[in-house]
Amino acid sequence: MNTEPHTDVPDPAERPARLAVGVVGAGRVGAALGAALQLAGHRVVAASGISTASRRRAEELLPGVPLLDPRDVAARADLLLLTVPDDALADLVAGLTATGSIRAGQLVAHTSGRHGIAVLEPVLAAGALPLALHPVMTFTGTRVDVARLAGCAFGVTAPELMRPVAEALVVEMGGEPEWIAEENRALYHAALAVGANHLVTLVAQARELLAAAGAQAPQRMLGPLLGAALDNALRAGDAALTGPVARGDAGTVAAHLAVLRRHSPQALAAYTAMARATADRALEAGLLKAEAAEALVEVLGERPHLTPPPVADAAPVADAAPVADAAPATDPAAAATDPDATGADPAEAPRPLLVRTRAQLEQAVGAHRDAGPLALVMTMGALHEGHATLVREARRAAGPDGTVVVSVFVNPLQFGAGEDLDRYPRTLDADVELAGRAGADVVFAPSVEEVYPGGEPLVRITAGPIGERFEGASRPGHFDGVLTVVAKVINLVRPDLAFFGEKDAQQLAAIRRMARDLNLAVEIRGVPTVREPDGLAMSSRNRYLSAEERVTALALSAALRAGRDAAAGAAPGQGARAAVEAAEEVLRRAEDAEPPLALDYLALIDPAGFTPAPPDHTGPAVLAVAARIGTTRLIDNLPLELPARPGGARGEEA
Ligand SMILES: Nc1ncnc2c1ncn2[C@@H]1O[C@H](COP(=O)(O)OP(=O)(O)OP(=O)(O)O)[C@@H](O)[C@H]1O
Ligand SMILES: CC(C)(CO)[C@@H](O)C(=O)[O-]
Ligand code: BAL
Repeated sequence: MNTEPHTDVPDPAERPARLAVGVVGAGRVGAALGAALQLAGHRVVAASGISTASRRRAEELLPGVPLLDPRDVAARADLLLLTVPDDALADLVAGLTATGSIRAGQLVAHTSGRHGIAVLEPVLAAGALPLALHPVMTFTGTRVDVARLAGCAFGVTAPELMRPVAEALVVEMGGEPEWIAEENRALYHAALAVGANHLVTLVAQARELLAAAGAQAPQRMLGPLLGAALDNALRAGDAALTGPVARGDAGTVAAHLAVLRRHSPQALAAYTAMARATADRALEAGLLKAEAAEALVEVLGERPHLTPPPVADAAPVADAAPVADAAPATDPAAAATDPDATGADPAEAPRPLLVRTRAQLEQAVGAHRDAGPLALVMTMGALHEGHATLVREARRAAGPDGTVVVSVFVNPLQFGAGEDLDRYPRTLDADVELAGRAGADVVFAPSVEEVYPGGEPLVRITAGPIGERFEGASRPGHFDGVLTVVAKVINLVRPDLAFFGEKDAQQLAAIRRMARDLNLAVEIRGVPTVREPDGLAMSSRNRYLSAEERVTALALSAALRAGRDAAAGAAPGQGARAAVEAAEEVLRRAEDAEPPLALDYLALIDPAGFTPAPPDHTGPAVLAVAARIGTTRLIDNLPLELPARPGGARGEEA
């Protein structure tokens, strides 16, 4: 490097108009520019600076220059350099002009990047001549800085008449003037921050991640690579881009996100933002095909996850939290956002990783298998607060080191002919958002072809007698389809824990039996039914209901509540019969309502084998109902404890 700058500068004595220079703020920039002006033949007559570091710098770069109060520096200077931090500049200018330290004809230059000359308005009013001279360089506070000014660009803003003077001063310091219009100053400065300051952070993150990966000499690895990348980028622009984003390698990007999520949430945010920007540019530059870009967008998500959750009209309630029949509306936003209540912090929740294939799933989950528990929540999408509760339970159980996978798959195998497979709501974007807020790390949303390559499976799991009663009688083959897909997804994710809702009580019973009978290495956990405050069990199918149908649908939960209350007040051993009769009474009325309810079944069930409970049944029971309102089929149930003596019902709410 050339450490002897300005050797072509003529002897100062031969040049006219040498200036007395004062430097206010002998920081790194002030000391370097003062020294450069001195080399150009000007005289630095005074400087100000009170910290030990600025005194040391002044001694090294401006030897013999007296350190004075800023007003005295101004008084001695023809050219006053203001080299203080951006935010201190306006106050300094106001102070100097208010004390009469600025005089007509004096040159007053600042070195801020962000500001043009508007900030020097009081100086202009005092008759002085404002200049903005910003060296596009990073300074160390040593002699090296002076050498670096040779060939360094300066962002220059000045009144048009002063432009030749400003540019001449820059040239004398060895720099190259670049004219920046007053209104573009902030943009100019933002551009430099993006390029230089963010680069420092990116390099620091790269070093830390390499060290975490076990590299012994991260700097040595990065030096040649980053040097070549910088060189290529400056010469070729976007065409210099290489790496997985440019190749559209979504699987690799997904794997990167997964490890960063674990190792460095800070680097994850930066990586995601930069990868999105990189994908956009690669697409625009024609380096990336549209389909590949789409796969990347799915993996990266379109935007960060910072919006608050949608607020339901009224607060949901869970069966496990008994409430009065007309549930008081608690604050739904608080219920949905309280981190203690949810086990996840929605405001900070990063968008979960969306994976579409088995290979992507394995890449996303594989690395974390040993880090902590792996918890699975299976859904058919169109997620609501009931699903969110399952995900929160999964997050709580998995803990901060564990991983929560939510599957979203509308499984054709469990729909009968004439059922609602085609119109089942599909809302993947919103599902990914909701799953993320509830604490999911990964959302697995495979296509039908991905789950059933080559068509429906020849070999399936059969639910046995459990699959033939109640729901199974109304929907033949339904539980075989459910168990087959549940087994498949459990085999793909290989979770330690899997969460299912008690709302689908027969499904939960069948899955528990499958896990037990087939020795699946997974713990099945049930989660109580989450309800609207008026008692309606939350269900994706509720969105099919018109306002009138929804009123009729309330009969399901009302009937269950009536059954529970009747059981609680019945004579010993009479609870089962009383529960069924009371529930039937409510349902009969709903059959006469407009629109009417069409009852499919009402049953009291012995949960041990999910068999019909006899009329004198005591102990645990499930009161279950299924009915059609219009074209919508809904199910609901309430767990009961039928005591041998009155007054001991479990008190769950419907
Ligand atoms: N209100 C709820 N409370 C608790 N868990 C629920 C609730 N609704 C659904 N779940 C559970 O969420 C999981 C996924 O269910 P699914 O995606 O079928 O939702 P759903 O709302 O039950 O839809 P559908 O209307 O099709 O029955 C299941 O384990 C289910 O029992
Ligand atoms: C368990 C399940 C996701 C299997 O498709 C489904 O039956 C459901 O959503 O309850
Ligand atoms: N919620 C159970 C899945 C189904 O109804 O198909």
